Amino acid sequence: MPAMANSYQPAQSHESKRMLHDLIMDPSQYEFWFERYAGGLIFRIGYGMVIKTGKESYVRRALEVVHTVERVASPGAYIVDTIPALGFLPEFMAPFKKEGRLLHTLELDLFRSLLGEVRERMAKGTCPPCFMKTFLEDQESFQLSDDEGAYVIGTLFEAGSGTTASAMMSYVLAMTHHSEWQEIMAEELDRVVGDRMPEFDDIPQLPTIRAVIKEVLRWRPVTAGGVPHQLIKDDIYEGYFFPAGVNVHANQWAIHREQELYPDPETFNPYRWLKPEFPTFKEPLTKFPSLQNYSAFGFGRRICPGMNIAERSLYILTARLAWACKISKKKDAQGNEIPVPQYNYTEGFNVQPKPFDFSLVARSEKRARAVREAWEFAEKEDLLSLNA
Ligand code: HEM
Repeated sequence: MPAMANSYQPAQSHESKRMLHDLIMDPSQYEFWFERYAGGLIFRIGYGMVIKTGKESYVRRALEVVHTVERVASPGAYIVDTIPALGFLPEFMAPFKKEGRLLHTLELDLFRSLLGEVRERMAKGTCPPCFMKTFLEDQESFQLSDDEGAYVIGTLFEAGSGTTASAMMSYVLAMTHHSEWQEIMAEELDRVVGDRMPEFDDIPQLPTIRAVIKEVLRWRPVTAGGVPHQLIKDDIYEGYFFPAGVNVHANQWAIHREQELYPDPETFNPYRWLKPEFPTFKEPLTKFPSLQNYSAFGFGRRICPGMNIAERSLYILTARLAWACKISKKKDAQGNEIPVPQYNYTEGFNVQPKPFDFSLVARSEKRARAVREAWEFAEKEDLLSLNA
């Protein structure tokens, strides 16, 4: 895993302890806790800001922007996606243009105020290291205006919060259907880390954890329809001619179901990353399976630049969840399991499972206490909160 991303690990560890603590206290708010984790992380590393409740006005505005982007960027969301010539209509005849302009203003206002916030704290000498501070300290050499810099960092929130949260929601969904994998992970965790909470240093010794989350991303890819890329020159692929300007969607859903590479592709089976009889197996298991350059993060020059951060988040969240909790189907008043749909996802650019019932409890009272104590300690230690 590239070294630069190691510097974000303390923030990821901190936010994951907060997330775990609150998830055990109230599993029904799982979507909110996962989004707050992912959003809180970006606020920390992007702006040096601490998110406590997740209901702070900046966070609510940022999440609103994220959900809007996910909706409007969804291929086919507007008729102009299908008939591009409509893009030449003047705004009074094209309501999508007016909506786009208003949404852009909302987004830019938020990004500008976040930049302004960091600038103010820098002037007072109270801003901890963060991407925005790095940008502002050296703005001339980056050759970017305020708005450009505000966008570069603001879009990290858009790209990194819903995606990470969605992957973790799919993890919970997978565990309601395949709880046997929690026992396999628990065995590995108990053997490797025992009663202390897993840390980043343990990850190389936890191939099952990595395999499970990698399989979650294969089974339920976050950007299921892929992010479109436009050809900048004519191309021929397998005898088909594609002229410059054509939009190509790398359909992750289909790619992740390629029979030859992923035998029995509908089955959730992390063994495909762990056992030599599967075509996707790779050694050594201290390194593989890994999320580096995985198709779930896109392709080529535009591959997800947040992949290293996402990879670490998914590993530490999965390891700590599997170490601390047991997820299962919920039971109704008669003791019958409440069914959980295998596939009932939102539509859009990033997809996530629609709300579903499940039960989540600590694996033991000892583990619950360890989570509580870890969070209480982390909260006290958090020097950043002095600036909150
Ligand atoms: C599970 C988590 C994540 C998934 C599945 C994911 C997936 C993707 C995908 C598929 C793309 C499009 C790549 C392409 O065009 O081929 C992308 C782009 C991007 N991602 Fe991620 N991502 C995740 C987390 C993150 C995080 C945490 C960050 C930031 C900290 C981030 C920042 C970005 C940015 C800025 C782009 C746009 C890059 C460009 O167009 O040049 N992502 N991501």
